[in-house]
Amino acid sequence: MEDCLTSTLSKRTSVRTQPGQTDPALIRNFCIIAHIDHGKSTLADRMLQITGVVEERAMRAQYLDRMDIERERGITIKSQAVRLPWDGHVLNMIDTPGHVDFTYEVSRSLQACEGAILLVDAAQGIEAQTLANLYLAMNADLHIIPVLNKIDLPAAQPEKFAEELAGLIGCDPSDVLKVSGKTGEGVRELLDHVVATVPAPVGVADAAARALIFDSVYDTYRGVVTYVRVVDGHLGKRERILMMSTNATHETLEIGVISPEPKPAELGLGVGEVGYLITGVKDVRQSRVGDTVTSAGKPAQEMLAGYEHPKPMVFSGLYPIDGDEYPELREALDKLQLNDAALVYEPETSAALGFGFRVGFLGLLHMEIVRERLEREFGLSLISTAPNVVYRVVMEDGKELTVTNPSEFPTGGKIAQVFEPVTKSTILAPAEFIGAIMEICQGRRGQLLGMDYLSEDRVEIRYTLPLGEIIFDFFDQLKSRTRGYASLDYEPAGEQEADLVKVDILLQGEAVDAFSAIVHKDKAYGYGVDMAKKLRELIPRQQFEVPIQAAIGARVIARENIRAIRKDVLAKCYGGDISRKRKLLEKQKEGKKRMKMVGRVEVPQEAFVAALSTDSSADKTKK
Ligand SMILES: Nc1nc2c(ncn2[C@@H]2O[C@H](COP(=O)(O)OP(=O)(O)OP(=O)(O)O)[C@@H](O)[C@H]2O)c(=O)[nH]1
Repeated sequence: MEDCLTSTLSKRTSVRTQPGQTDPALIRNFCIIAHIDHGKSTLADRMLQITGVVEERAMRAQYLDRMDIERERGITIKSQAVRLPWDGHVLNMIDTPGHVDFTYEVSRSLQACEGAILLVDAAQGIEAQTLANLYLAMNADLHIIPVLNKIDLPAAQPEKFAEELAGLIGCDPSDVLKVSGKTGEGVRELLDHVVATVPAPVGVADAAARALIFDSVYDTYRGVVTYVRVVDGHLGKRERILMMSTNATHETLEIGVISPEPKPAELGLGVGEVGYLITGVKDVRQSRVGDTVTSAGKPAQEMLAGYEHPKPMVFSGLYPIDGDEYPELREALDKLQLNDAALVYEPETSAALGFGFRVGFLGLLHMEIVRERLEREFGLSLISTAPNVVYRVVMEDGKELTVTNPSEFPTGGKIAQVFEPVTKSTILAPAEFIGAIMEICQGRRGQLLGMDYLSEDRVEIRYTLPLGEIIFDFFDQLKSRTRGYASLDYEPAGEQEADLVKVDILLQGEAVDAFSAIVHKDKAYGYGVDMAKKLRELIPRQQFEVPIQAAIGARVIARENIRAIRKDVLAKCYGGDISRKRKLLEKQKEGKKRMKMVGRVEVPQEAFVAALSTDSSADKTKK
């Protein structure tokens, strides 16, 4: 099969059009959208190879996933745009991430395209993000090409799923293309199909320049690299450009296309073209995604429709295990933010954990990834507090509070209402699991919105679910109760009033802020009991008795006791060897440094880490 691939580097690909003078009629801008793991990156690899932009010996798997963490986890986090020559045409392919946390990346990419390849695993069929991404593409008015991937797998059922896919899109099953990103089968036909069916971009060549920023990334050496799609006019090198939303002007130091590495384009970029520009700015926020770039000399009058800035949905406190590393943590977050405009943070202090930051994320996977990057790329050891969502609290006197941290939750009886964010969640699974899925959703205060059969044995179940219920172990539960067959997608759907309370955990009567949580009234008791039990195991016995209590306001709902112990390190030292005694006492002091004092109670650092660790690793939340 490899031979077949090499031979496809055909004569047809030798026609290369220069950026800046490409006839828009010869341009096709498309993206690949799919559920996670359905094979987008692998298909993109084959396209790079077949069109000849990556030489055989330079080829590696997931070529466009450039971050180490993307390659290791086998997932795409950042979108990538690459220019492919094919049959006298210029194809701009945009690879997109599949995970629900990164939906905003997908919707951005869609606006730079006229067509979308909707890729579905021929052994799995339609999944939750297939639907979510299809709806996004339909909303963006894209031409949709339904494609079944992985037809080389023995378990593939192309006929069955072609019918399912055709039913969803409203086309004939014979219109569904069948490919294997692994072997390359059908990929040339797919590229031909893109040329034949995706509309060419339309724009006014002699109008004032307007280009949409669909991504911007920070590069240590070159500063911010901004990815744009030119809609009207032309952008050139050494041109003064204007960012229309901020009115900032910059000079383009370099402008070019990615194919597959950045290549400067002497003639600049014209109508319909997708490429990058570098202006020397150092902060991605100065090159805002969704903004319109125009020429400062001849500015456009109207901005292009942009996109909403992604809002953080999940918050968590991040603290360095070693308090001295606080400045390093601040610096690391500053650097990460240069590349991740969705990351927000502000300093916070915890009586138990010291100085740290409250950090906002798009979802749990985003949180895992940020934390992992901080630990790996910046060598930090961190404790993160349990994730929580954003609550709106209305007080009896009409005042409103936005609570992103349980410690800000007002205590006392003056609260009139508490609102929590809710999601519209879609679960796809084999029909035999309907009962189990409904049980889990009902147990988490879900409200059934509807249910549809996609085929005889696959259902789509829609629920309104509180976001706060999803961010814990919902996904793990769903996967284990459906033997891994269910897939989940959710989107924000406003807020609802809920009976929420703050549960505090007290050691010797003193609240430990790091363990406080906002939970539904019905679950408060369970949380309190679990946490008190966990801490009893984790905190070593002290020289006095330590009561552990869980409380809502002044009402104690659970209690455990750590019995007293007097550890006399000198007990085994008979005789009067003073230097030996001193040595033992020194050693004891050393050990105490790794303890945090909560009131009079010494809590080892590991107890915080263990008590706060949720078992939801990103790999589990991924599928
Ligand atoms: N047998 C077979 N396996 C494939 C094919 N395409 C992809 N795979 C495998 O499926 C897995 C997922 O492929 P990726 O290309 O990483 O999937 P993706 O959709 O890009 O995933 P995200 O970027 O995380 O959304 C990998 O293990 C691939 O090797 C195919 O055509 N045939």
